[in-house]
Amino acid sequence: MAAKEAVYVQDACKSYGKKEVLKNLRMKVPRGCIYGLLGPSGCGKTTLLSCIVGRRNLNSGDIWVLGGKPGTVDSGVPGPKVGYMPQDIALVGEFTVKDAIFYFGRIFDMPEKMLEERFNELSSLLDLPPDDRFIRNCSGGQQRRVSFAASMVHLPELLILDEPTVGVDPILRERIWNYLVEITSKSNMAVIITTHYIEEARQANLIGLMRGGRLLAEESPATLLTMFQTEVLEDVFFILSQKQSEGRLDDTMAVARSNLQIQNSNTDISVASFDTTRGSTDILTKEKQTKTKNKSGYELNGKRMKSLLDKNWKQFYRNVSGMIFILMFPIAQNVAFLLAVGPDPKGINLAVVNEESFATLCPNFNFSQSAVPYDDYNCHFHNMSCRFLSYIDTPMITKVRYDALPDALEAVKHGEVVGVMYMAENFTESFEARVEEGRDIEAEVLSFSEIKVWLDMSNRQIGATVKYKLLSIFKDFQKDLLRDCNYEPQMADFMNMTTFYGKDGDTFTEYMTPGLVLTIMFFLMTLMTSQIIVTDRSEGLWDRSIIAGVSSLEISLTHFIFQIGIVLIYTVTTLTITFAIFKIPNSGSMWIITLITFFQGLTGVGFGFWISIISENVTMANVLTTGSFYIMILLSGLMWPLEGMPIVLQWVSKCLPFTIAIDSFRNVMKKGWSFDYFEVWNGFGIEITWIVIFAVVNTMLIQSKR
Ligand SMILES: Nc1ncnc2c1ncn2[C@@H]1O[C@H](COP(=O)(O)OP(=O)(O)OP(=O)(O)O)[C@@H](O)[C@H]1O
Repeated sequence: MAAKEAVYVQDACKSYGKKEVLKNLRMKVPRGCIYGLLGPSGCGKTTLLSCIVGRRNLNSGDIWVLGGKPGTVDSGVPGPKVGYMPQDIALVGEFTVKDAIFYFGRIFDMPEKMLEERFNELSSLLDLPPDDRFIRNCSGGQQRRVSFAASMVHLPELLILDEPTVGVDPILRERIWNYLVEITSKSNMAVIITTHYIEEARQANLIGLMRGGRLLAEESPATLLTMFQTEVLEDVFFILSQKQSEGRLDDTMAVARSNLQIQNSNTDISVASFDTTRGSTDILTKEKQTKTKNKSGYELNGKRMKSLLDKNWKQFYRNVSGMIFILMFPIAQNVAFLLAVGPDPKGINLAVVNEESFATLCPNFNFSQSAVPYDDYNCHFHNMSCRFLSYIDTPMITKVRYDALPDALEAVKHGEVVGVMYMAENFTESFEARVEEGRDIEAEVLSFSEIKVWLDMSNRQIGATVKYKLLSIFKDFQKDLLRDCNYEPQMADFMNMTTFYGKDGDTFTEYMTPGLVLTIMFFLMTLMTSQIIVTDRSEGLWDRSIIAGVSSLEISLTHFIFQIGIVLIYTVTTLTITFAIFKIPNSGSMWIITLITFFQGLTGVGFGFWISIISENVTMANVLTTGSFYIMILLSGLMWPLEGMPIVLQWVSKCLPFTIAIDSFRNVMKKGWSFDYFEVWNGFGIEITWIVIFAVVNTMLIQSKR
């Protein structure tokens, strides 16, 4: 048995937090009727409509739409049985006029030929802008008309229009109304229309006057005018509003009804009213429908997905500046990292106070005469301070001459130099005594034989780098000296350290590469995904598409497919810059590295999706992305080894999407490991685990967010 009413609302209550928006509202919209829903701003019209189309749930009460409850499998709502024009434009700026209407037509599964015909019909009826004009270039009124056309391109059984005539000129407004009157009389289409222009609702068959979440009256316009003995609808609304505020609504309605009876008996002609018996409430149908299954939101339809993918693609390539940014981001970030992070610092000022040589920095020093063996054991030294200083001819350190130690120390205090190197007046002599006298040497002589260094370690990185450099210079100095004095240079190697993986001279850049590549990948994809989806949602297209019958899974999946394309582009760009252009050495399989990077991008997409679901707007999404970025970087072991963290934090860190993946990447890159090693697999394991977690959680969240 088919339900005869298009919409039936019974005792609907809806609150946002503590704010009651709908209060026991009742409403009946017969089929083939234009129903004007009138009321002041904020009275709950849009809330009621969004409950009717199934985008919001009531707290209590019932709604039946086309014989079923919104969201049930048989109701057809959301779906092609309903056409919904929201208050916001809810179209993609990168769509042309034709794209926008065809997008919905295809989602409604209209045959192409019929779609073309309907498009031409609506285009001339609504005086739409040229087919190929972008929505973003249309005026507000033009956008509204395109939105209107998109909502009714498929001639739905129920058309819901939220303020369609705002910004539309009076002639066009009349054309729209005439069209609605014509189409509802020819077909069984029901139209619910909200408007602020109360008088234009005279052409409606029924009017619902709404205030403070209730319907004050629901009658035909003629009946209302007779009941309240006035000629303008605005007066009716004004009287009812006033009486509602005074708590005398029921009395007023009783008087109004008696006016109607008197009028009818006087004229013996019934005032024109819409035949609401065309749609009596069929309780059986309602009960039958309540037993039907809810729509799952998990359906997949190839044609709808194609439309969604087409939309995503157009949004991408037609937004030229956005596209350039998207493509430039990984390039800029990688190049910035590879140029800025890791290379040895250069030109660090080190004060030298050399009291032994008049020419402190010894420009004309003769190296060959500085250590001359004269018997089997002994060596004669000459100008050793200059000999040592000649080893400091390195791009990292710039020697700055100071004549007096106090001046040099003062320079450290003022940050002019990073440290001071001091050699005493009798340095060489004391040095020789140190070698020859052994345990008999006096402490004072020993002190004169020292190269004294004071370092500013407040900048730990610079201080430690200079210290490491001076120690390695000293080792070279020692070995060469032993060789020149006919000793075995190996005597300097008390501890002989050989590297197993990597080389002693590997740059910091190489160490940072796995971490930087993966974190850049993760966060760029997070940012990109959350931006695109939050924008889509805040522009209203997401909701509108769902009301048109698209499932949330289809939207999520098509976004995901599209983001896979971006991840691929980013992976290729990032790895090409790192390994092909900047030639960072790689000892392992490029394929494995590519896969780790690609999967990391996908985890970023999942995280971005999650952020977009829990964020109300773009600002919140940005705050969440940037806020989480720093915490995750700190915990990832990128800045400091995990081994330095408290044990609990180490576990937290290991659970993050990229900590273990970074290790796997490094194992491949530096150690040349393949899939034979668990330590390569575990990176993939954590990435895939996160992808699955995000997929499940996000799908559930999208479903529950109504
Ligand atoms: N998501 C929400 N959270 C909290 N309050 C909301 C939310 N949506 C709407 N409201 C509030 O509910 C009330 C009814 O809003 P609604 O949009 O339904 O009114 P309306 O009659 O359609 O107004 P208008 O004619 O201006 O569009 C308003 O006070 C509004 O501020």
